[in-house]
Amino acid sequence: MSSNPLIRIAVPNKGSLSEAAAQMLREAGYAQRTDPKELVLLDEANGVEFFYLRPRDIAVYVGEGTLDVGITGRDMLIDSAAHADEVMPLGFGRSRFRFAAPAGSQHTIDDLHEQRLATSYPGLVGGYLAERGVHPRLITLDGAVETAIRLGVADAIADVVETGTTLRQAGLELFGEPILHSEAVLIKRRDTEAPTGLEQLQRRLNGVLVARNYVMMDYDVSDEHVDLACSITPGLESPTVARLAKEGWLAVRAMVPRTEAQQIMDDLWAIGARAILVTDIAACRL
Ligand SMILES: Nc1ncnc2c1ncn2[C@@H]1O[C@H](COP(=O)(O)OP(=O)(O)OP(=O)(O)O)[C@@H](O)[C@H]1O
Ligand SMILES: O=P(O)(O)OC[C@H]1O[C@H](OP(=O)(O)OP(=O)(O)O)[C@H](O)[C@@H]1O
Ligand SMILES: [Mg+2]
Repeated sequence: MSSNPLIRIAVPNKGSLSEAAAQMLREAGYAQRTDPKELVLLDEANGVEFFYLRPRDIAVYVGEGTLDVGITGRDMLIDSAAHADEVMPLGFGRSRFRFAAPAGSQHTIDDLHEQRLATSYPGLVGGYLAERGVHPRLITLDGAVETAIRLGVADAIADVVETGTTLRQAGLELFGEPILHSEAVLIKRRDTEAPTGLEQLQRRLNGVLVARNYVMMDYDVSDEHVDLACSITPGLESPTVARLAKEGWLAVRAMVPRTEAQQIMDDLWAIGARAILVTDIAACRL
């Protein structure tokens, strides 16, 4: 038996977040189940036990203190009203939570008063509208909410929107402001001390996020232009600058956002930097 208690982590067993959550945990060095029917997996080497649960139930287990932390959607966390808080966003499962109604119906949020509004997230949607003094008749459905209007069960809906394809196919259009921008989040119980091992888990997950979002850039630049070059690549803390054997030239190394790497290379080239190389970061602790 290890002397430290295991940290017990809830992971989505199905749905949109399931594979991406397992992938992120694998990249963070944890063992993950190989059989999608496995319910529990002990990773003794890392002091962790994973419980594979419905994403909607995860905030409940964590809020009750049965499990230490969990991965779920921000929308599901809020909808559950569980006694749990977001620890860190995880950068996947991004969606918007939106109202929609038949195309051309020119709905507004105020129209929802006493109308039938179908959703799988009555806590989230009811709370949002109540704060604005709007009280619809909420019709709670398990899924495929977009079909509720066509089938005559609802006048409008509120649901997860990613690409908008499902809405378009159902002949619906968005109205009102987004209720929420959601993504997968790590959660823990509210008002309790951080469980043993949470800090290490967070450092590992953060390492994965940084490795995904940043690349390492190396280049050579003349003494004369190094200050300008460093202002283009300030790095997270500060770039590393080393002397080259060639007189008057320096080598610079800095992390840059992956999505900006091509533009930054063009900008560096334009001020005379050469031998500009980009490499992936496999893992990191910052
Ligand atoms: N198309 C999507 N794109 C991004 N995130 C999504 C999408 N659909 C759902 N999600 C997010 O995934 C989380 C879990 O929802 P999901 O739909 O996977 O659960 P579910 O409805 O219980 O499962 P299933 O749809 O497989 O029955 C929510 O936080 C939701 O915002
Ligand atoms: O904007 P889109 O890219 O079309 O994605 C949004 C759709 O994805 C989810 O459905 P899911 O497959 O989870 O089915 P469900 O509604 O039955 O949960 C969500 O509930 C929307 O219906
Ligand atoms: Mg779903």
